[in-house]
Amino acid sequence: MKQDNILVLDLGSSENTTIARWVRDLGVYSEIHPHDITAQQIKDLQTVRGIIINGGKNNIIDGEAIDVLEEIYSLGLPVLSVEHPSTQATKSLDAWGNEEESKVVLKEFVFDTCKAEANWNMKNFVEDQVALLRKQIGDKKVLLALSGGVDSSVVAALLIKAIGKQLVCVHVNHGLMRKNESEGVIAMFEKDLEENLVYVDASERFLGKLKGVSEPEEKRKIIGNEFIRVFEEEARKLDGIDFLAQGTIYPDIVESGTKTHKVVKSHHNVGGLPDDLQFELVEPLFQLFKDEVRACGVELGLPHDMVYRQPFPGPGLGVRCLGEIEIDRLEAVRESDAILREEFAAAGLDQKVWQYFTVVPNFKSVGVRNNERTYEYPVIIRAVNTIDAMTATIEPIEWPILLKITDRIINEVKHVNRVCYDLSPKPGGTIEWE
Ligand SMILES: Nc1ncnc2c1ncn2[C@@H]1O[C@H](COP(=O)(O)OP(=O)(O)OP(=O)(O)O)[C@@H](O)[C@H]1O
Repeated sequence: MKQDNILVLDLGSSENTTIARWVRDLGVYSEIHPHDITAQQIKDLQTVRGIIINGGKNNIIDGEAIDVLEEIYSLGLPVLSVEHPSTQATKSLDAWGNEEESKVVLKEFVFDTCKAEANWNMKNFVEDQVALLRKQIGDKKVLLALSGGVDSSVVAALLIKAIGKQLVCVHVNHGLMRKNESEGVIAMFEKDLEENLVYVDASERFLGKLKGVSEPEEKRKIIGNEFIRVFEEEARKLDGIDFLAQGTIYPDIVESGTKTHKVVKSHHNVGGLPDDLQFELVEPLFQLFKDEVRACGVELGLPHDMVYRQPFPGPGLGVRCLGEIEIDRLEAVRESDAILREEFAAAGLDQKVWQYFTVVPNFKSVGVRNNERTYEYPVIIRAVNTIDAMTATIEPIEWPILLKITDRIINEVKHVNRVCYDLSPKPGGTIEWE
């Protein structure tokens, strides 16, 4: 194993991730683990050089105060306790100081007390994960739902490196993908996976289920449920799969509030798989933050465009074709989105704007083309910046760029005669329209 590791034990403090990131900023890998990690589990991690018990007032679960296990002090590892009544710690602090002071304390603890080495980098991370994955999986098979998004693609690339053809990937085309998206996923992974890449074209099935449905929440629910059904059917067709890999990253764990490794029954990511499909989980990115996942993707040789792509909602274009999904409007969303992305890339805006897409509403307006009256749909462009998706601001795009995009959409996209730009910040509007 290549990397030293400083553990942050989770006693409910909201600062855990900040502390772990500060340690990583020092060039030393740091993992956050549940408070009740056992001495044996810490030993199994092999490379732990020190432990930070990050206490505070939130160390309560269901009215009961929680604490770390006594046995972890017997490991002989240096322990830094903060806001925690520990008598056995190597060093105790009543509280973290300001950022600068805290970083000095961490630096001393990590390098002088723990004698850790600054050997955290993506090359070493990948090498360590490959070794761990081989140990966990042995000669068994792993199933991965591959959306083509950053998280599942990086997991796929990591598993291909670790176990090659013991990985089976299922990509579901629900008919609501962006232009050439499924083709791109297949092209990227078919060379390595060959027959182990299962492509399911479920477009008609999804669109059939969505027929006559116009309520946004209902649409989302149908797409989510149908996805699980399709994935489950494919999983049942495959023999001898013991593991289910997921692109869970650290923020997912914080959000869902679950503990880290466990045998899956239902899971927030692939979500709601039936109880009789019992898989053990493989979640190699579960300690990483989004920027680190991207760096990992680059290290694994995934293309830059793929690794730095904008977020795309699970229900895909389904929530951008407003109201009941109709084929001609869905095609108009897909084509206008492709033009928008092309022009944003040409103008360098793809590197700058967090999310940008088009929406086609379910009403028409009067227009004129070749001296004849038209009665067609508008396309609405949305381009927003955000840090945490909780609030968002509008990207002020230069007129010439907008005019070029407008011109192309009106001339190239069928059933469209008008282009609008959405100026609403969030709050006000949400980022997506549905
Ligand atoms: N069309 C699809 N085909 C196969 N698997 C999918 C598909 N859409 C979603 N998934 C699976 O469900 C997970 C959660 O989907 P979600 O849309 O929330 O993406 P995410 O968390 O941003 O991850 P990713 O970056 O991998 O898309 C994905 O990581 C992937 O494993």
